[in-house]
Amino acid sequence: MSAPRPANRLRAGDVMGSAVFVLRLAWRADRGSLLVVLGVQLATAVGVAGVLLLVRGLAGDAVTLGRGQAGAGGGTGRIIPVIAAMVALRSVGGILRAAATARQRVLAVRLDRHVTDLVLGAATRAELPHFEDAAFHDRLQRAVFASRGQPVVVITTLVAVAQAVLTGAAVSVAFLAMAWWLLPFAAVSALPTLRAAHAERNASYGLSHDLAENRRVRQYLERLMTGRDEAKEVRALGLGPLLRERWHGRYAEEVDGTVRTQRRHLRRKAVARLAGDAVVVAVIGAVWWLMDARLVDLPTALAALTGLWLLSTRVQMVGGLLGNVGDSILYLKDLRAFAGPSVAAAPAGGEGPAVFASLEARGLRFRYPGSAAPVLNGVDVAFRQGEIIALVGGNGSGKTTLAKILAGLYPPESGTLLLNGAPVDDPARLRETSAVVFQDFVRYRLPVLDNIAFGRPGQAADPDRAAGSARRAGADAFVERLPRGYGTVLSKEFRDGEDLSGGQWQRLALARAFYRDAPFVILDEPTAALDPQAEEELFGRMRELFAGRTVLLISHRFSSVRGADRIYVLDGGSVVEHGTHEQLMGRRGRYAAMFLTQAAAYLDAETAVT
Ligand SMILES: Nc1ncnc2c1ncn2[C@@H]1O[C@H](COP(=O)(O)OP(=O)(O)OP(=O)(O)O)[C@@H](O)[C@H]1O
Repeated sequence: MSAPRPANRLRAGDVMGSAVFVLRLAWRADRGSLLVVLGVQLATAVGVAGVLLLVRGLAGDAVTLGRGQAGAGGGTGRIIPVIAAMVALRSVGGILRAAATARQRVLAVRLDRHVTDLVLGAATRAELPHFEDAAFHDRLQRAVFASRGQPVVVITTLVAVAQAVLTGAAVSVAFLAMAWWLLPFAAVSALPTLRAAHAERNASYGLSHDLAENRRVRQYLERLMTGRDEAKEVRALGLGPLLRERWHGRYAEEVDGTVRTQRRHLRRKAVARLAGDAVVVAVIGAVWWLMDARLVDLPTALAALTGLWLLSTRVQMVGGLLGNVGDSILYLKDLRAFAGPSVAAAPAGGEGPAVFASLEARGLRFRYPGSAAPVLNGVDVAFRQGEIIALVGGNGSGKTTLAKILAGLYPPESGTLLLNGAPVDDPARLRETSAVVFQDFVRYRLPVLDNIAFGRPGQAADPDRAAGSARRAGADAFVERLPRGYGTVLSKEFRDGEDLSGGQWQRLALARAFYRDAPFVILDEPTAALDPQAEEELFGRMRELFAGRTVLLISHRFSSVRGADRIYVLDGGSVVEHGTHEQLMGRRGRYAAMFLTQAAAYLDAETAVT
């Protein structure tokens, strides 16, 4: 039984597959330019073969002239039109190549846009569980890198290879007419170069594959050192030098690997070059001998050697080009995998409030991809329209995880989710039904209006509706004080940008949830950054603010959850108690213990003040 091929080696089909893939991309991006560019390569190849035949004719005439056999209509009489034809071919070839270069640049820009769009499309469609997988991040990073110029590198290489191959083929055809017996020698002289190119491609591929995670770590370290959000803590801790040192360590691995591989490439290329050239020298010797033996005439020998020269330079060129595309092929492989069917589509959702009468989870079990232990072990919860339900529990008990499953972001490992009494077969239905304010919500460095209207991405932003949502979230006052109101960009990194306080950002996240206007609202620590007054106001008005909607409130502040219709207490991934505040206090269990601990801390503080 043969050993499986290591993951960091290219398969024979990868090169062809990537070539076909890039050609398909280029065809979709700009077929007109592609046809012009390839057409010019074909014309150039035919032109080179034509020149070769003309060289042979010219050499024949020169020999005839040299022997003083020129008649009135031969000799110089034929040389001039032949030279004129060669000059004309050269001029036309030059103009065509200039046209091809211009179209190739346009093709490069269009191809870039097309491929980047492909990657962004696949990345935004990827389901959340993909983001838990280190291999996915490697592929994503390489696909992002691939989208930045790699297809252009490959298409440029392909065009150059096409030109070299077509020229080689055209010269070979011309050869057939003149000195067919040289073709096998030309082919043999190509072998060492092509073998060296194959080895180089594999080595570059292997290196890029092995360094993928290293590069991601390095990029993360770069973000820590250059990011605005990280800047304050990195400075407060004086972390800069340590981070740079680690970055240097990571880079050293890449530099060492590159030096090692390039040394090996150089050795292989030198040997291949010497071997190929030795064959060419042997052929020249053989042709000389054949000429000496009068088996071949001088014009044919000259044209044949010119052709052999042309062929061998083309072969060297193809070898060099193919050797250099190892990395690009790796990236394109990932691009293909990334844009392929392995990334399931995640509909945007949020197109409008769906009907919501109830949501129930029965026997829910869940473990994060790649984790050994389950986070949720048979959770049963139920929500009915208009209820405010609280979820409490210690750190790591599984509250946020449960919220993410109820919001349709992760499929449960087992158990049943029932929406309006019917099993949920597509998590997208849950996403359409819910609005979530995460603990670590996103601060979009975009205008205020976008920060709110992103709640409903399927529709044009509605300023009145955004203002209404801001009012309900208590964000209207500070937004109106901003220099450009709802048009203010929320980042100092952009011109005329402003920044907000943590609590103000949190109110915008709440405004986004109001704007979404979904029937099931999940609030994960929605007041962590709010001042006590704002918190009190939000909880005091919760029923009014979310009238008719179902709210799942996750909070560590027991004063805010006591008014909920039902409270679930999560411990170690299981619901250990549930009921109203009064029922749970009466039970004197886990909830009562946590409530009393927190209340005692407040009472102690009160006593200390009085
Ligand atoms: N993306 C993840 N991959 C693997 N494990 C995770 C992931 N996110 C959370 N966990 C683990 O799942 C468990 C539950 O996490 P979860 O965030 O649901 O807890 P929580 O109850 O919301 O905690 P907290 O009160 O601290 O916010 C924790 O042990 C955590 O380590």
